[in-house]
Amino acid sequence: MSLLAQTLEKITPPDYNCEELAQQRLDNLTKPPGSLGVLEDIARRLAGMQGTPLPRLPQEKVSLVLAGDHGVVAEGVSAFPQEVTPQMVLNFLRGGAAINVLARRAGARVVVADIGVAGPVIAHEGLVNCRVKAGTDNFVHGPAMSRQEAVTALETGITLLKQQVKQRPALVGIGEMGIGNTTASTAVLAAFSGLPAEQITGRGTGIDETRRQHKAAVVERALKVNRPDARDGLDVLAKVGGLEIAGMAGIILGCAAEKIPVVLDGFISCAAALVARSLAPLSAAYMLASHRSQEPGHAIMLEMLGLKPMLQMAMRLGEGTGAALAFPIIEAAICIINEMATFAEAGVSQGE
Ligand SMILES: Cc1cc2ncn([C@H]3O[C@H](COP(=O)(O)O)[C@@H](O)[C@H]3O)c2cc1C
Ligand SMILES: O=C(O)c1cccnc1
Repeated sequence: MSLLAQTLEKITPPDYNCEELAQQRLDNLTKPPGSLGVLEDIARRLAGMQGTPLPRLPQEKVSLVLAGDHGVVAEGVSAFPQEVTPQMVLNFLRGGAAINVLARRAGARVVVADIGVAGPVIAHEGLVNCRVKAGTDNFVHGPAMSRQEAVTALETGITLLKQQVKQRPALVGIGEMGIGNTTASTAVLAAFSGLPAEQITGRGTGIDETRRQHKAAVVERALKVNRPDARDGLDVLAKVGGLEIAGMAGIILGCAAEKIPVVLDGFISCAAALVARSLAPLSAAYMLASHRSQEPGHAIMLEMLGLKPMLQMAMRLGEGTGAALAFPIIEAAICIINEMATFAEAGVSQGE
């Protein structure tokens, strides 16, 4: 059996009994029931994912950042040129990007992988070279990649997770770098949701209104030319997705199979989450939404995934920055359920 098929087969629901026991404990802690809001939701869901009523702090926190390029940049859909992708990869490896700063703060390791950069990337000992293809093809003329390339990129993500995350419990954040990838993510969302591109196309790295309308027209053209089948996640991914989107979807599926909570980032990581959910609906049970980005389609994606974002910081960067910011919040939720006293322990009177 293929690695993808094996991984899909291994995904089972979280332990709902452990979730129930966690909820009972949360309701007995010295606070009005539910008063810690989303922190309680996180603690309960982690109990289910880890399969224990008292979830444990992660032994290992990793931000997996995948880089890939997009043929569709030839249509003039980004404010920045394609060379920025490999330049930022080097910046990640040297520790100078936003994700490096936020991951360091959170005590997480950053892993940088080239799954599909178009040009050469300067050799660096820290770089994971797992390039499937030197950037996608321009999807206004035909599919971004073949179905086989999409499967290979998904499996590359699964393998990366297995190689890089060895300890348990673990916490994984996903991030990406790829000029043009908000266009691919918009096309993925349009394909799955059926919504008009005009409604869900945003400014990405900061294009003006005229260019945004052009970007929406490019997405519409891509859908007309490729006709992705919304019921077939692999078809959507291959026709209008991207290599880093595929890799992130693979990481999500790998996390669900291993029962590791996977923290989503912004718009692009959620395009990957939609692909993962389409291939394995149960994978959504292992996703945590860190923040809601400024991209207009992001809120729609979160709604489709049934996830509530922890933060709204007016961020629109990607790289896994929102996910890294959420790590300390998730750890705080674990400490709450483990360390707070119950009403009985503290001798505090309970309400009615
Ligand atoms: C210097 C720089 C650093 C970034 N880090 C993430 N992105 C973000 O912007 C890109 C997507 O936007 P668009 O679709 O408009 O090209 C992705 O690389 C994403 O990760 C960056 C973009 C730039 C320019
Ligand atoms: O939401 C994101 O992750 C995002 C938005 C714009 C550009 N890059 C990433």
